[in-house]
Amino acid sequence: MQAKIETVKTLLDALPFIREFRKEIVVIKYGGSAQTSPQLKEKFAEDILLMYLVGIKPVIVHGGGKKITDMLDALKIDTQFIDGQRVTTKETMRIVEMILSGEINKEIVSLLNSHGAKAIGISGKDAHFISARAKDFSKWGLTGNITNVKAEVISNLIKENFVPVIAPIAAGEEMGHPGYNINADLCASYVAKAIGANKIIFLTDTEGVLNNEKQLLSTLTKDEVKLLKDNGTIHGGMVPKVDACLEAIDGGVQKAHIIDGRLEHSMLLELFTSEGVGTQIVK
Ligand SMILES: Nc1ncnc2c1ncn2[C@@H]1O[C@H](COP(=O)(O)OP(=O)(O)O)[C@@H](O)[C@H]1O
Ligand SMILES: CC(=O)N[C@@H](CCC(=O)OP(=O)(O)O)C(=O)O
Repeated sequence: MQAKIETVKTLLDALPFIREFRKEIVVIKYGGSAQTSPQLKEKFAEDILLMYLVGIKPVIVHGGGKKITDMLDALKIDTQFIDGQRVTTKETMRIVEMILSGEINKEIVSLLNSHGAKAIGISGKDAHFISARAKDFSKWGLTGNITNVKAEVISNLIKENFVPVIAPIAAGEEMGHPGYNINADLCASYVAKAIGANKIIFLTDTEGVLNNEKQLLSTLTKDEVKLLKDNGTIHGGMVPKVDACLEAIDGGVQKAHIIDGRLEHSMLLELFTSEGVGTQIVK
């Protein structure tokens, strides 16, 4: 009996948070680094389903950088990153699309649907909903910067109770253009801004942003982020992530969090407990 009462208490503890977040849009960036084991993927799906069933509107933007690199390695195609963003040749773009839109997007959609959500997979090419232009073609090739997001495409899906699962690929302007490879963190923040999301959560493979002593920094301001980038404490894949957080909160998203996707149910800990987890970036 005591165990049953504890279960009810746990549910009641979550009540204020469910009340706060019900009907709010939460964008979740599901990084490739957090998509490692089948068990973690299951936990991710359970968390999304719980959010969905209590009335939160989850929108997922996924990455898959590690899988892209593995496939390029297997095909003996060299790849490099500049400032945390992949240099994308035409040949690389084919693999990027194959892995992101083809493999990973469909895998997440199937997983969520098998748990009972109404997930629908799209990339920025669908209904031309994300447009981009080359970041700097001579340096990064077909890596793009987002120029426009047609928010109504996602808003309509949310209204119909779908869970949009977005692959970070944008359409190019000209006919026959192969499209642009978009860093998934930045794609998530642009989507969050455009659809008026209340919160954005980045699931990755570290506890959050760490200092040089590997301690977690639980709250960071814009100025602190700049300092940590300038002195190299924040580097590599963490650079676009903190930039994306700042982009989102400057664009009206109330809260941006970087949390550990390796920790089971980290999203629920962030949403439904007062302590939260990971790093919160504030204005
Ligand atoms: N200050 C920092 N704190 C935590 N991680 C950092 C920091 N600077 C760089 N990183 C790196 O950023 C990585 C997360 O970025 P990335 O590998 O691109 O993840 P994802 O696939 O989730 O986007 C971490 O695994 C870590 O190696
Ligand atoms: C331009 C650019 O870097 N695009 C990324 C897109 C995938 C991604 O961002 O995946 P993660 O979130 O898992 O890192 C890439 O090609 O790896």
